Amino acid sequence: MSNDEQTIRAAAATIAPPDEAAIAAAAARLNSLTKPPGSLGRLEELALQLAGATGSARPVLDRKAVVVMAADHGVCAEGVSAYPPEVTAQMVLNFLRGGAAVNVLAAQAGADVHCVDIGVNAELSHPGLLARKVRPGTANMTVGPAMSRSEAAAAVRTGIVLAGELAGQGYRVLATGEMGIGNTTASAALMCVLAGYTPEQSVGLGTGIDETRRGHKIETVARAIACNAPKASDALDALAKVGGLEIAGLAGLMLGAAGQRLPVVVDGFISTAAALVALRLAPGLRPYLIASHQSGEQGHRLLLESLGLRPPLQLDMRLGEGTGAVLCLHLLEAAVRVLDEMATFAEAGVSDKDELKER
Ligand SMILES: O=C(O)c1ccc[n+]([C@@H]2O[C@H](COP(=O)([O-])O)[C@@H](O)[C@H]2O)c1
Ligand SMILES: Cc1cc2nc[nH]c2cc1C
Repeated sequence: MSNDEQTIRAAAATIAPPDEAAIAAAAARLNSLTKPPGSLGRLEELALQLAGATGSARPVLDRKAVVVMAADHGVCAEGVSAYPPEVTAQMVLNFLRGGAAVNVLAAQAGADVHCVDIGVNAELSHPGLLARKVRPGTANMTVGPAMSRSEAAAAVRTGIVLAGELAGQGYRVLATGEMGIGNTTASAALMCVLAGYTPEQSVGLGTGIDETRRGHKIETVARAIACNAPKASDALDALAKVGGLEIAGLAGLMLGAAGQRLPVVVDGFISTAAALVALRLAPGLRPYLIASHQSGEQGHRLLLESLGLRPPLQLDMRLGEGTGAVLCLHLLEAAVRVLDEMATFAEAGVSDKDELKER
């Protein structure tokens, strides 16, 4: 086994189970606050999950970041996207200049944007760019593997290392984002191989192709799988053969974050495909993953369902970049503020329901 694969194994083994004592203390506090038990619904569930992940009954999410991993896809040669592949590099520069949707929404949510070149097919240079290119784009997966197993492992490791760096910088929660023309094709292929769905169920309109082109995209995914015979039981094999560099990097980021007790907010279809890979590499990751929104990409609903993830938001968004994940950060902030700032029945002099029974 390569060094990178050993690093992945070690990262998976480092992930601690959720802190049950912190969850119990947070639950007791939630039940002492001036509201009927459970009446804040999913916000209470998020508060408990954050307590378990962070190991604190009063989690603090003062520093937030969204990591946008960017990479290109050789499968674009098959005509599977509405946009040309050059848009990947062009959007990276847009992220770095602060002009993209994720920049606006992250600023509103108080999150920093970190943009990573993990496999863009252009030489990019910008002081803000995290230059971590594993290779310039994947190969066309309809004629051979998208990348080698060692490149896939290196990309996962890149995400693990980055999570460690961000934890060291004091971030308390990470959101996932990605940019990669063609990456809904790779994500759909991974969904077929690892979650057992058909190309018809997994393929959507991506950036906005029409139904005719979707038919071609379905057939492209089927051909990629037939050509490479990726192993359903080996997530790294599937990732190498029909995945993508940004998907691999995000899978690693999730493993690395969980190893540092950082909760990870998962964005849309592509980020959830990365979560699928990451969960196969490390099932213990689950308590650290928070799904943010159900994207408009057609396969996302089934993929979320198969992973048992229930996102709180459904806004018909299908942009990617981490836009849904950073919107969800507002809900996480709301959940921790409820835990921290609400008055208890005793403090506020409000009668609890048991007092009625005693009368
Ligand atoms: O996040 C999603 O659910 C989502 C759904 C559709 C498209 N995208 C974004 O659009 C790009 C991929 O679309 P496509 O059509 O080129 O495969 C990529 O940059 C993604 O960030 C993202
Ligand atoms: C313009 C544009 C912005 C994006 N952001 C994420 N994916 C994208 C795809 C396109 C085409």
